[in-house]
Amino acid sequence: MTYATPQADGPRVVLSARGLGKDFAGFTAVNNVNLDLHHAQIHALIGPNGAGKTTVFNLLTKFLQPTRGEITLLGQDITKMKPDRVARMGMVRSFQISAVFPHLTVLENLRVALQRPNGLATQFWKPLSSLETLDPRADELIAELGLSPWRDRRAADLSYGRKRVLEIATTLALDPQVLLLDEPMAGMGREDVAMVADIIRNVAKTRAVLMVEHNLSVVADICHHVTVLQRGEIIAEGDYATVSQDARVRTAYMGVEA
Ligand SMILES: Nc1ncnc2c1ncn2[C@@H]1O[C@H](COP(=O)(O)OP(=O)(O)OP(=O)(O)O)[C@@H](O)[C@H]1O
Repeated sequence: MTYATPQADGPRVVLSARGLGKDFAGFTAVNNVNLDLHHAQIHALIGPNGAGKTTVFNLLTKFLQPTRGEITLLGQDITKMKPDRVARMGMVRSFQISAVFPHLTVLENLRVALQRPNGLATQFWKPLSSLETLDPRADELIAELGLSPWRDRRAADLSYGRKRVLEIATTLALDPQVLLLDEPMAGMGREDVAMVADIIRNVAKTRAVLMVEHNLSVVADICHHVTVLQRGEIIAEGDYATVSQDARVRTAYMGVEA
């Protein structure tokens, strides 16, 4: 398989994996995965159950050490780095950094999230009100994520979809260049899916987004690039229209005979 090299004037590559592989006790879960994430683009990782999507996620964010291959973030080799360092360098995943406290308001949740990159995390004895200096940035994030009407509501009182949006907002507190979302639409009704899809599209205007997603209409709707995995290997990539017509994808992933 050949992989297109981004053109010099094309979108900037922010995360790159080459020859990525992971073996578990002799079982090859991921093999020879090449991936480029581009600034301001949404990239989907899809494939049937057990295809290796979560393993690739864990390899990219350094929760798993690759058996083979290299990963570069913003031009720096991160293959051997620890996850917290990678997060500070600008790659965060949705569920790991986010901490939504149900009894705090949307604004208070963002204050808590914002104190981490500002080095205030150890000042746990200070009352939340002392974090008011963070409010301008918190309000920017609240507006960016369409949460302004819920700014002073407790997280517990938000709909399921808006809680997910608040989680995404807390990850953005670290100002990531690369955002990884693990099944952001899981368990949502149609209205929430449309709302969260809009939010992700908006968030990706200034960042690269990689999402594992089973909802293919969302993938078709918002993702610029799709990588299809099967048994740990890439079987197709391109835009959704291209991969959805690929004979191997139709057979392997969608259960349709080519
Ligand atoms: N820690 C582990 N030890 C052994 N095998 C593992 C481990 N983690 C994953 N695997 C195996 O690697 C393969 C890929 O799993 P992975 O969870 O990455 O797939 P997936 O595409 O995310 O699947 P799903 O859509 O069901 O979440 C599976 O066969 C799985 O059983």
